[in-house]
Amino acid sequence: MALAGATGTAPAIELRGISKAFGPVQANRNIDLVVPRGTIHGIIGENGAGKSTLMSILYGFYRPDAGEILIGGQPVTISDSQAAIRAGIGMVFQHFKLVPNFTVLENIILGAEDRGLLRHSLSRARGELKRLAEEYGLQVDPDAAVEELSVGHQQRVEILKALYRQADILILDEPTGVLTPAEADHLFRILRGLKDEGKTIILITHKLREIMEITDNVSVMRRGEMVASVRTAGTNPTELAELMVGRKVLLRVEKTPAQPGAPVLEVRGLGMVDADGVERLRGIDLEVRAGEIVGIAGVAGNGQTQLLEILGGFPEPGARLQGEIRLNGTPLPLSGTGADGRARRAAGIGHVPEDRQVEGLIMDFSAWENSAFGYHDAPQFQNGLLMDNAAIRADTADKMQRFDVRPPNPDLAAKNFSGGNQQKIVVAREIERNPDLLLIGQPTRGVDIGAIEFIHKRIVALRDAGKAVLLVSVELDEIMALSDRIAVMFDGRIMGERLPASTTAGELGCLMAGLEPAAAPATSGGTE
Ligand SMILES: Nc1ncnc2c1ncn2[C@@H]1O[C@H](COP(=O)(O)OP(=O)(O)OP(=O)(O)O)[C@@H](O)[C@H]1O
Repeated sequence: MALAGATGTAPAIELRGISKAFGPVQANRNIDLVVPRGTIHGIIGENGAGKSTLMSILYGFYRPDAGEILIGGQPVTISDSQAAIRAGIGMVFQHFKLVPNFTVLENIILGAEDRGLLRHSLSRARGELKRLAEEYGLQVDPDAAVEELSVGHQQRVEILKALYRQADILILDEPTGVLTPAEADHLFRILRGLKDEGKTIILITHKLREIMEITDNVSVMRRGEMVASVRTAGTNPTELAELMVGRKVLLRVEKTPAQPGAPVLEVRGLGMVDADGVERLRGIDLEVRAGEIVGIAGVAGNGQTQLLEILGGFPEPGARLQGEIRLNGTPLPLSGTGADGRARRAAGIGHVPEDRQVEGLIMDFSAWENSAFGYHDAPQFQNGLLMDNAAIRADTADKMQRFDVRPPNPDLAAKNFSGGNQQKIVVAREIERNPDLLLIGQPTRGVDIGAIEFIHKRIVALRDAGKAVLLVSVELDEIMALSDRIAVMFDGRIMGERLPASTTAGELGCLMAGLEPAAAPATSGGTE
């Protein structure tokens, strides 16, 4: 089947026979890819399939072991990112590469000025930035410090930075993972606008909904190979999921009704003021019972992060706390030190933090070392007074097998696993301890469909074993699918609680925006 896009013109990008190995891992194997000009091209694949490696080759981060790159029909050698920029390629990374305390304008011209890419004086650069921002709906304040911007606005700065360098091809690596639904909608409008201007866009995502909504063509990678490239209009999510994983995948969570028992977690009047004097949590009352999954819905930044951190025993330094937390009826201290975190793990709280790279893993340490964090003093890991490294390694290898972490090598440093596989290492560590209460933040961020299915099943199995689960996710679909009860947070408060069967995404969306449903427009299908 021919791909969607202009015929008769050279493709914007053509890759021929690209291969790349990291030691024994063949990350890309003989990859061919054609991206027609003026199209949005999705790239999907399981964690570790080789998507980021392929894009890093295109952006000059890695040199391929073999293969050819053609841009606009011309063979090019992309030896570094400057060469990529000269070839008209811009990249927006999962983890932004901006200088936080520089302004937007400074970030945009940074690095362009000394390579002949600064096309204007500073004042004209400002004018150019304004023009680009207006043309593509990328409004940001040029004089704002980047660290003060929301994540969505920081992403706009990254896109503007690429456009300022006259990128014709824009690669976005999981751009919506960090965005609210409204920000994601806005991003898609921007991408459509860029396409209408003739730009070519490559979008790496795990979300098939996004693929179906915005792409013209989609290519599927599996275990380092390109297994299919199809027109989006000629496929569907089920077929794509099967192509990715090589087997049938359930695109929904199967679970029986909850049988809640005694309260495991009781939170009363929890308040928190951060070191800058900003009130982050206001009088939170919350209960999670044995055999129940309570989901916290909310737009990122409304206190969910602080709530999880406090419950896990790791509040921000300098935070002032008040209120009461009980685990199985026993009050927990609110002092907030690392020691509290360890004590809470010992008392039966498992914690998958929202940001795995900052809080969940030490990136330079091996998988087996990471796998023991917080639990190294468990009896099965002790050999007399020493840690039994061989036992930890063997335990890690076993978990890696069962959670399908790829590659299943306990000695590999955490930083050398793909994002989704890093997440599986953290989730395996916490779930496998069989905690009474599992705190789990953004469990499937950056995780592929097969692994989402697996992680969701494990969360439900923990619940069915009579454990309590507190789930925080910005993915409303995930909250709706997994939760037995949903609490919505806005501005540090719980706006209300709902049962998934008797609410709608519309009603939850209103609560997430701080609107009382009574004041909100009626939602179709609402039964209350
Ligand atoms: N610098 C590196 N050193 C060693 N191995 C690496 C390195 N970078 C990537 N790999 C390995 O190459 C394979 C492909 O990784 P890549 O990051 O390209 O996958 P991905 O498809 O982008 O995954 P994800 O969806 O999880 O981001 C993985 O097995 C990964 O562990």
